Amino acid sequence: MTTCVLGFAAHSPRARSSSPSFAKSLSLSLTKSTPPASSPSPAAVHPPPLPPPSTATPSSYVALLPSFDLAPQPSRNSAVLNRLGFAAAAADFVLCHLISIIHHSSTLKPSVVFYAELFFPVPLFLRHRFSLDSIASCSKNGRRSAISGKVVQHVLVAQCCQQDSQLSTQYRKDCCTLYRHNFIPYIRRKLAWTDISTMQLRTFSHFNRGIVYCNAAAPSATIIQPVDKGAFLKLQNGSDIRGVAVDGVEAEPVSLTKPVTEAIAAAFAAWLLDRKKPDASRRLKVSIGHDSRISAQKLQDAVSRGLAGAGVDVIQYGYVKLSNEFLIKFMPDSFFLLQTKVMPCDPSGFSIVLCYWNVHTSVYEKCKLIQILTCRTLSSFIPHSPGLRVGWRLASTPAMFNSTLTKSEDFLCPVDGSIMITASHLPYNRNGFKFFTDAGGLGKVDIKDILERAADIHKNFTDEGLRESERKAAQSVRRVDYMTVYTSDLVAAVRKAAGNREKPLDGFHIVVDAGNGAGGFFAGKVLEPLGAITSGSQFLEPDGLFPNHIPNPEDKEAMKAITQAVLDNKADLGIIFDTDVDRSAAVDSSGRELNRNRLIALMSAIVLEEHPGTTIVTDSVTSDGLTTFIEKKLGGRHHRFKRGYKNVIDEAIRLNSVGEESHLAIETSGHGALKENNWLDDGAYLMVKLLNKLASAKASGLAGGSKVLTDMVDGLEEPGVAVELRLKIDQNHADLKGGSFREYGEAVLQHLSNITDSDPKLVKAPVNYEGIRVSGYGGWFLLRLSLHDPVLPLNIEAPSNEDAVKLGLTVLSAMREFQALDTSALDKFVQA
Ligand SMILES: O=P(O)(O)OC[C@H]1O[C@H](O)[C@H](O)[C@@H](O)[C@@H]1O
Repeated sequence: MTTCVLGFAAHSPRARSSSPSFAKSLSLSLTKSTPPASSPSPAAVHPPPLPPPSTATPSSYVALLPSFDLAPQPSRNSAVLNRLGFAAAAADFVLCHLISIIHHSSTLKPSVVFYAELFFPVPLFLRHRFSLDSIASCSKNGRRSAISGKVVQHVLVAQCCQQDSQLSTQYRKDCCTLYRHNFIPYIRRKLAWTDISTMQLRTFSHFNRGIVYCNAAAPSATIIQPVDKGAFLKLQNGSDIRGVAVDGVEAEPVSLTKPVTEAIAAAFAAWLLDRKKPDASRRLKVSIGHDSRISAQKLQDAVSRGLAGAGVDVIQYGYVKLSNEFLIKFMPDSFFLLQTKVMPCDPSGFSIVLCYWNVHTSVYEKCKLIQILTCRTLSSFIPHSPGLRVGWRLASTPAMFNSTLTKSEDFLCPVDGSIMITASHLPYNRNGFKFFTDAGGLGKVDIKDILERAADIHKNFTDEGLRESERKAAQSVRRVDYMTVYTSDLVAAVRKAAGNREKPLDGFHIVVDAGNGAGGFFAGKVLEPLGAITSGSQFLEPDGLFPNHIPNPEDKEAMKAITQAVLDNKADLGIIFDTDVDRSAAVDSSGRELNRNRLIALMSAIVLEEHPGTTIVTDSVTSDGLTTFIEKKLGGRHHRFKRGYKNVIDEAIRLNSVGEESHLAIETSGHGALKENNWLDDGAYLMVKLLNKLASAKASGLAGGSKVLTDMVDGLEEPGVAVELRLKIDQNHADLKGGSFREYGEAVLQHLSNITDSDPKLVKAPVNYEGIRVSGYGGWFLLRLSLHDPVLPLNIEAPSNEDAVKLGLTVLSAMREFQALDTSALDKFVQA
């Protein structure tokens, strides 16, 4: 019988001397040895001396394993819990690696015994001995106090993969599809659990390089906690679903757990089956894509199970692809087996494990793991080797909608429904879903229906049912590189607009900032094929911790970053996307930001050239100057509607249906949709329209650069001051008197309305669809209820600060008696 002894211990002098602080380094050694005669009792056994790490690793194991400093979560008050949690988390870490080796071995049998010893420079010693079989039964009996649920999970994975490899020499990728998240993602030297385990990461921003904080959370991954309907309904965010998917942020417990996600996906399948009513001969197909969030893979797996369990075919667009050069470089001896042995894991973009074995020698001895941290780490790992590419197949929100319209059997399109896993620009711990059919994005009513169904489905989940869904997903999930279709459509659109020239952007230097979201494709897959130079583009690599700036074209820091990139590179144009590429903005060659009202003005100018007199539908916070620009300069009609991309798109569609022609629905947030593009809410397509303009200007001999775009917004009046202040309503405040924050917010708005009515210097907007919009002092303000949050956003625009303060004081005077409203931001503004 083969036995592996895993040992790890503090080996840095600092760690030894500061044992009470618990700081220590972790290293892994693998040795083959004979198991002890009997299972030792943790309390009674003293740790035997470990061989030094260098001699402990036999040459037969080629493993590039990282070394991390680990420390327990300092804020936990229970020291014992802390230590146990720490040890169990470390056990996870070690066993995860061991098992990833073992499950690619065809020589080990399920009866193999793993023997793990965990030593710490404190009076704590854990020693575990387990076999694949015993762990499985241990799990069934619920006796898991000493080993974490995650370890059990890993072992079951190993068992499953071994059984599979015994059945066939061909490695069946699907078998592991469901378990890819079991590999720990490394984020530079940060170790992140994307799952609920014994390990919990604390706020990432508190990370010191190489330090992981962990504690002892209950292993809840396999337990279905009851979730009431109210909790499901709280996940609704307008026409999206949003929740917390990663643990570790104070007061933000995980709401998008795996079972909740699975239930939501099953509910979408049920909703779709009701709508489409396929006959017995046809199964519905649903595509799933995701952006760079660290929880993407966990949710994609759960969504796949939910859909497959409900009898729907699942097509995943998110995965990792390695170039052939890469494979050849790292697996020279066994290239024959490479294509089937490569196992991309964690396509959220942080780690890849490549495994191979040499067919000419003993399989186990040639097993090799390569941990690749990020694209950036990869490039420093193998410098100057452009062929050694790791491609993350991420999806964008518009591409997901597009997959319901594309007609291509090769790409299994059109699909009947589509799900994008994203939480746009929100912090790293959030995630969510957007749903599409060929009729567009689902609306609020549908989302509510889906969440209600999900609550019922979740209530009736059984272990047996969940296992069945897992089995079905393993059998039915297929993968397609759909972004290829989507990006070639964008390229074709620009070529067509430029008279079918192959490289209409030849000579243009355009930099892209994807904010480490999913938009990195735009540089290499859209701009470069069109002939543009994209050097100086930044943050194209997926990184769900968004370490550089928030991927949001409305964010000041983000706009500063792309502006700087344009200026540093003397580029003609800068383009910036949000995480899931449904929003965008640009920067001209002089560093002038083309976002918010300016982007709307620019898009209106382009669309009105093509469709004179058409109506431009915008959100409610657009400026008065924009109306003048659209109506007086461009000869169009400005229909200022409500905030919310879905609201503006639906309104434009409605206008067309009642005979008023509209070709553009656009928000200051950077969301925008054109009639010619099936009303697809698509940040990338907005940028395509700008590219068309550049290309055609060049073709007609006009001077290069982005001047043609800058000139188009010439004449747009801009206010001296433009601010948005977001005033929170404390939902638990007694002043709400049991009512909802919405009712409270409405009362504030009503009071403000009364006050402005009695002020002769102020004029209420005669046509207004949301909140209270008032003109005065040469400017205007709009106070409204947020679409989603207990917040009253206040927008003020005025020629000077003094005028803006006068408007602010008016609003403040109406708020005095509303004690649940936090007016501090406004107080500060009027005092400044
Ligand atoms: O109402 P607010 O809180 O300002 O949020 C409004 C925004 O919500 C979401 O982010 C939508 O995707 C946007 O289309 C909308 O503009």
